Amino acid sequence: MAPPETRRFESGRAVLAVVRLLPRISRPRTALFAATTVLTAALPLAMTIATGLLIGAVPAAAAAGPGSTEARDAYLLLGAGVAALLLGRLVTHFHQAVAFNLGRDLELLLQDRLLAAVARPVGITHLEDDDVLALLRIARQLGADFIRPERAVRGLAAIAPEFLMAAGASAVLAFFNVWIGLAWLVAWPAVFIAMQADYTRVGRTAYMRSTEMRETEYLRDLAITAAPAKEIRVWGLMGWLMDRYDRQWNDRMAYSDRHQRLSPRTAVFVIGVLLVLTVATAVALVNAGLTGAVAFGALAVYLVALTTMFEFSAFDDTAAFLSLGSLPVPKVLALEGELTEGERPVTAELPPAAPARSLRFEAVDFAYPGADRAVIAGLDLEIEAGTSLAIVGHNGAGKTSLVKLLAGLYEPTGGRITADGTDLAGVDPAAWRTRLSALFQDFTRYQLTVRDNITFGAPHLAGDTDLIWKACEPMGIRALIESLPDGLDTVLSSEYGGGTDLSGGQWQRIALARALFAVQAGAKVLILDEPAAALDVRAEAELYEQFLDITAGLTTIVISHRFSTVRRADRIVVLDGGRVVEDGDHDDLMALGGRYAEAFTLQANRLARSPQEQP
Ligand SMILES: Nc1ncnc2c1ncn2[C@@H]1O[C@H](COP(=O)(O)OP(=O)(O)OP(=O)(O)O)[C@@H](O)[C@H]1O
Repeated sequence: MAPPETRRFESGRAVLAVVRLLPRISRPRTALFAATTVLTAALPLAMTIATGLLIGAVPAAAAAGPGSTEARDAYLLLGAGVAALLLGRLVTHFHQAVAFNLGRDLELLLQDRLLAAVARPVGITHLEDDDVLALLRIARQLGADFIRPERAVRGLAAIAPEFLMAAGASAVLAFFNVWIGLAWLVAWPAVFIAMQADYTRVGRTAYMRSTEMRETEYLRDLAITAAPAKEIRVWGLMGWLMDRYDRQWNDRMAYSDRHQRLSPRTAVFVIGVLLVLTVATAVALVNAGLTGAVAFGALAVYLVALTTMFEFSAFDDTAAFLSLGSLPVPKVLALEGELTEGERPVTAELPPAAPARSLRFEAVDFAYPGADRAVIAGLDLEIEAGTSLAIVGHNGAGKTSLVKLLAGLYEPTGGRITADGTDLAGVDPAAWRTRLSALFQDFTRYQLTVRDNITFGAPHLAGDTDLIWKACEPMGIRALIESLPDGLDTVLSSEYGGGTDLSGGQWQRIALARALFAVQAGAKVLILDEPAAALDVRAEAELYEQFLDITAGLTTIVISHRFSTVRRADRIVVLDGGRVVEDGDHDDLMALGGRYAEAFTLQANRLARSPQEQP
C-alpha cells in the first residue's frame, strides 16, 4: 500500500487556513485573541527579566542595607516580577477562554459551510462521487476527538505566545552575544517546523485512506444500525461481518504502524540542535561570568532567558493537535471549492403557471457519471400538462432515471427537457422544485414526528394542521395518526422514547401524504415511483383511484409494475433501453398486442385466482 503522499508546507498551509478563518467568525474576538497572545508571551518574559535583574540586584541591596536606593530598586523589581506573574496567569486564562470560544465557533462555521456546499449543486451527482465522498468523510469527522479544529485553535493559542516568548528570550540572549541570539531565533522555528512536518505526516495517514475507511465504517454501521439488523441476523452474517471488519481494521493498523511513527531522523535533528545550542550558550555564559566579562545580574537574566526557551511546547500534545486539528480545514475548504463548480447559472425564467401546456423530453440522452452505457438514449416524449402518464417497462429499463432527470436530480448528458418550451437546464432549480412533488421508490422514513414526515413536502406550511389532515385523509391515515400517543407530534421511530414505528404500508401512506401535501401547497407536477409497492393490490387500486380524483388537473407521472394502477392513467408509455417503445392508452396498447398487452395478460392470469384483485 502506498505511503501517504507528502505535500510541501502542508502543516503551515493548514494552520494558515485556520488563522484566516478566525476573522470570519468575529473580528473583535480575533483582535482580542491576537492581543492576549502577545500579552501571554510578554508578561512571563517580563517576569523572567525582572527575576534575573532581581537576582543581580540582591547582593548590592544587601550590602547597602534597608532603606538604600539599591534596596528600593530591588523591591521595585520584585514588585514588577510579581505583578507580571499574576497578570500573566490572569491573561493566560482569559486567552485560553477566547481560544476555546473561537475554536468552537470555527467548527460551527466549517460545519455550516460544509452543509451549504453540499446543498449547492442542483442534483445529487456529487454525492455519488468517490472523491467527494472521501472528503465528506473527513469533514464528517470534524467533531471526532483528535482532529478537531477547535483543538488546533487551542494549540495555536498555546504555541503562539511560546513562540513569541522564545523570540523575546533570543533577543535577550542577543545582548550577550548576537550570534547566540540569532542561532536561537533560527533554531526554534527550525525545530518547530521539523516537528510539525512529522506530526502532519503522521496525521495525514488518518485522512489519506478515507475511501478504504469508508468501507470499514460501512461494515461497522451494518453491525450496529437497526435497519440492516434484521437481515444480518436472519442470514447469520455477524461472524462474516466481524471477520471482515477485523481484517480491514488490522490492515489499517499495520499501515498506521508503518507510517504513523515519528521519524528518528527528526528526533536526532531536534535533539542535536537543542543540545549543541544549549551547551554552547551555557559554556559561553559561564565563561563570561568567570572572566567577569558579564556582570552577575546580567548573567542571571541570560540564564533565566535560556531556561525560558524550554517553555516552548514543540513536542507535546499541544503541538500535535495544532497540526492534526488544522489538517482537515483545507480539505473542507477544498470540498467547498469543488462543489461550487457544480453550480450552474440561471439563464431562463420559468413561466409562472408552467407547465400549463406540456413537459417535453427532446432527444434526451443520459448516462450515470462514470458509467459507459447510456440508460436514456435519444428519448423523445411529450407529456401534456394536466394529464396522467404511466411509465412501464422491465427492471432497469430506465423509468426511475427518467423521472430523476425531470426532478433535476441529474442533468441530461444530451438533449433537453422543457416546461412550456423553457429549457429546465437554465431555470432556477428552487423555482422548478416548488412546481414538483415527487415520491421515490426508496422514499425516506424520517425518524422525526409525523408532522415533519408530512410537511417536509412543503416545509413553509408546517404550521397548517388543517392542510396536514387534508393530505392524510385521502391516504386513510387520519385515524392511525390520532391513535398514536402524541398524534401528529409522535416520533416515528422506536429508537426514541415515546416514539413508534409503522408497518411498510403505513409508511408508504405517510410518504404519499407528504407528496399530497406538496400538491396542496401548489406543486403542479406529481411524480410517483412505485407509489404503492408496499400496499396490497386492492388497497393500491383504491388509493390510486383516490389519488386520481384529488390530482385531477395535475400533471401526474406514475411508475408502476402494477397494472391495476397503470391502466387508469390517461396515457401509458412502455420504456425499453431508455426509449419509448409503445405509447397509447390501455385500450390502444391492448389492441396493439405488444409488450404491454403481454405483461398485462400475464399479470391478469396470475391474479385470476383472486377475482377482486384482478387488474
Ligand atoms: N445511481 C446510479 N448510478 C449508476 N447507475 C445507475 C444508478 N441508478 C440506476 N442505475 C442504472 O441505470 C439503469 C436504469 O435504472 P432505473 O432505476 O432507471 O431502472 P428502472 O426502470 O426504474 O428499474 P426498476 O423497475 O427496477 O425500478 C440500471 O441499469 C441501473 O443499474
